[in-house]
Amino acid sequence: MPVAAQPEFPTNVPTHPLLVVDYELIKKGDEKEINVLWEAATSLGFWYLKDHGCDKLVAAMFDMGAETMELPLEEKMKYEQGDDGSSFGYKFAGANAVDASGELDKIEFINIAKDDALQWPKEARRSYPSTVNARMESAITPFVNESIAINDTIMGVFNAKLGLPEGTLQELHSREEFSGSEARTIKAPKNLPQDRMAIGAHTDFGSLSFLHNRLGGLQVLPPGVQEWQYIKPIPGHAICNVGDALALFSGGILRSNIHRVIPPPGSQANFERWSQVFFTRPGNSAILRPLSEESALIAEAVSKLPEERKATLNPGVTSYDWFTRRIKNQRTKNREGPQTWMASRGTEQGRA
Ligand SMILES: O=C(O)CCC(=O)C(=O)O
Ligand SMILES: [Fe+2]
Repeated sequence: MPVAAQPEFPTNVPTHPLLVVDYELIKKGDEKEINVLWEAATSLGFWYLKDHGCDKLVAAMFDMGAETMELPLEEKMKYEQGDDGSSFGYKFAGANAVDASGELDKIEFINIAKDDALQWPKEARRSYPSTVNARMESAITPFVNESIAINDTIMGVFNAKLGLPEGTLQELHSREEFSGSEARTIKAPKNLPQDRMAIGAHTDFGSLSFLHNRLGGLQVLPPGVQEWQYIKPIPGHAICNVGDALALFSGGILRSNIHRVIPPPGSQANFERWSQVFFTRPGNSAILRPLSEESALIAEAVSKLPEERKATLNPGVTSYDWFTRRIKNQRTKNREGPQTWMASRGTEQGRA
């Protein structure tokens, strides 16, 4: 994507600092760095990841995204997600609600299934626009492979810290089993009204999100805080966060924090906002429940939870059913009232 010079992130907006984790050190098993990652994942559930080595691939993904979004709407709509709760494919701006009142979202995105990227040129889950197919081999499959490797390494750290038998989390997120794991390229138009949400407040549906953005707009509501705070994009630093599935598996030890996207702050608002994400989600058949039988640490954490929280963290449904429910009930087409929005919620606990 030809990146025009973009204004700096302003200094006069409420910003939440994140811990910085060096991926090279994590890969080497550096204990100090592992402890920084653990601290971040169990407190806010968000951290910066540097030295991840994916910058070129991310740039190629943005090129793919720009080419895709330039296609006529009619062409993109041939590959739309649909209203049945499947995530893969194109989503038009306004397909989802951003809150209980049914206000429409402002972004379009293209989601590419991990299963399609890994099995290309075979069509594993669905078909995509020509601009996606053209970049599958050069950009998408390599980006998906690198993202899987990074999230798998992080998952290994969590597995050990949670006292789980070796490979437990990795097995729940295997490369081979079909899952909701996907690459997503997001475009938010420039000059959106400042009081509008681009993406409503949510917790991520899956286990780990590996996010790359350039402009501000992403905000978190940290525990115990009432004011939304920006996460400042830092060049070369990915923003990583824990999603609901890992919060559930870990009995709440790992935190899935709510976040949202609003128009970029200050003069950044005059620019299109692009983000690139890889979402690692459990295999479709994985049952979402705390792994108490596999880890004394998780069992102990669960035993200390209030009953209501215990129930939230143990939906006992498959990963497939969890995603389908959340995606389906976000869609404005399926909306019957505020209850539809409530039915799309995860572990937000009434904060959104
Ligand atoms: O665009 C961003 O910065 C965040 C996107 C996000 O939260 C999501 O797609 O789940
Ligand atoms: Fe998110």
